Formats: sequence, C-alpha cells, structure tokens
Amino acid sequence: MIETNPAIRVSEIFGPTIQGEGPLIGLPTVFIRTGGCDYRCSWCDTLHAVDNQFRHEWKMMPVDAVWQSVVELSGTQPVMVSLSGGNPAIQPLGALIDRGHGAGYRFALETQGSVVRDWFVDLDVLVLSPKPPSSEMRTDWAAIQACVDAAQEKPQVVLKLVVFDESDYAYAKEAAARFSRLPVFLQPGNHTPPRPGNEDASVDLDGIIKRMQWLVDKVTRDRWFEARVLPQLHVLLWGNKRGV
Ligand SMILES: C[S@@+](CC[C@H](N)C(=O)[O-])C[C@H]1O[C@@H](n2cnc3c(N)ncnc32)[C@H](O)[C@@H]1O
Ligand SMILES: Nc1nc2[nH]cc(C(=O)O)c2c(=O)[nH]1
Ligand code: SF4
Ligand SMILES: [Mg+2]
Repeated sequence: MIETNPAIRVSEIFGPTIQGEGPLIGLPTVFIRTGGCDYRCSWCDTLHAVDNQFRHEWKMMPVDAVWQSVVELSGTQPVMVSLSGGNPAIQPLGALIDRGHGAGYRFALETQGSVVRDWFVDLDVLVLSPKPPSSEMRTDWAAIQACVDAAQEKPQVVLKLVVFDESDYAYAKEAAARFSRLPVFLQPGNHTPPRPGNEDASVDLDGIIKRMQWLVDKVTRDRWFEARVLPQLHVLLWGNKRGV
C-alpha cells in the first residue's frame, strides 16, 4: 500500500522565484530542497542540504505540511514545483506529487541519477545530472539508465551537465552519446560556491562568464549543434544567495 502522508526530510522550501537552470529556465517555480545526499561533489553549491553537519536545520515534514507550504507560497495558484536537494530521490516523494497533480501543479526533479524510484514515471520533468570528473564522484551509468527506464517516456527527461574543464567536457560528450535521445543542457561550473553560513561571499562572475564563453566556443567549434549552453541564471542575478 502507498502511504499517503509519509515524512519528507526538508532543508528548505522557497519561492516562487524563477528556475535558474536547465530546460525550465525562467519559469516561475517553487523549490522544495530535501536534506541529505549520497554524493559529496567537490564543488557542491548546496552543502547546507548535503552535509550532516547541517542536519539540525533539516525538518522531517509530513506530506500534508510540505504541501501546505507550497500552496501558501503559490497563493493557491498552480505553479511548477522543483524537487531538488541534496538528492531528492532519497525521499518518498510519490504521495506529494500525486497530491500536487490533483490540484493542477507540475513537478520537476533534479538528481544525479544514483538512486532510482518507481514514482519517477509520475514526474512532469526529470533532470538527470550525472557528475563529471571534477566533482571527484564516480558515475554508475547503469543507475542512470535505470532512471531513464523508470520514467517510461512519460516525463520529459533531460541531461544537465556541469562543465569546469576539458575532461568534464569530454565526459559531457560521453554522456550525450550514451543517451543520444535525451536533450542536453550544459552549464558552466561555479568555482566559488557558497560555504554554508557565508552565502554573501562574492561570486567570481567574471570567471564563470569566461568559462561559459569557453564552453560556447567548444560546442560551436565541435559543431555540437544539439547541445544547449545555459548559465545558472540565479547565480548571475543573485550570486550565492540562498532561497532564490
Ligand atoms: C545542488 S544539485 C541538487 C540535485 C542533485 N543532487 C544533483 O546534483 O543533480 C542541483 C544542480 O546544481 C548543480 N550544481 C551544484 N554545484 C554546482 C556548481 N558549483 N556549479 C554549477 N552547478 C552546480 C548540480 O550539478 C545539479 O545539476
Ligand atoms: N532559482 C533557482 N534555480 C535553481 N535551479 C536549480 C537549483 C538548485 O539548487 O537545485 C536552483 C536554485 O536554488 N534556485
Ligand atoms: S549530487 Fe548534487 S546535492 Fe549532492 S553533493 Fe553533488 S551537487 Fe551537491
Ligand atoms: Mg543550486
């Protein structure tokens, strides 16, 4: 039996703001950021939702309470909801998605693709973000394939790859070749991610923009005409600020 009100480990719920990354860039969105991650990327920009050191900031919230927050933030008007983290795939989100769909809301989920769930099929958008060499994580390609399979071609499934350097770029090409039917989004890495509690520290926007120019140059020289290169728009607008 599917539990209708399971508890979800939540780091923060915020919005509406605009989606700053990937296929839904620019779209008004409410974010649910879950707490806890099975990865530790060297450059993670949301350590406050990853590192157990910040566990005291996370709350176990029943679906009812999470849903109430979303409804309040959106003024009861259906909006896109982004499930991010941490790794949101660790949490039992199926019942929340059902609840929201009943009220006309839509759901996108961002995950590194290390954990597969049968409720992926109920999403509207599944953003798979395998981690390149600079992250110092290892990719389980079979797990990512299992995520694609779990979606059963119902949600829109895309690849979103962070690129810092040449070897990340080669990795992105490999990922695109392995999953040649999926749209590919490339985003330049932010080499000045926030240290939790120090989100006002400045971002090296010039460096990020130079990296993005380099990435555009790579893609166009390679005639990789299927790839889309996008910035983290929220970083351009608000730096490392949290809750935007
Ligand atoms: C914080 S993660 C949370 C969801 C999930 N754990 C994942 O990695 O896909 C959301 C997105 O931010 C990206 N990201 C994290 N740190 C970044 C950084 N320093 N620069 C650019 N993108 C980053 C991740 O690669 C992922 O696509
Ligand atoms: N505006 C905005 N867009 C985002 N896209 C992905 C985000 C994330 O941290 O998962 C994020 C975020 O934190 N803010
Ligand atoms: S998988 Fe995502 S949330 Fe987890 S450490 Fe990497 S970037 Fe951060
Ligand atoms: Mg982020």
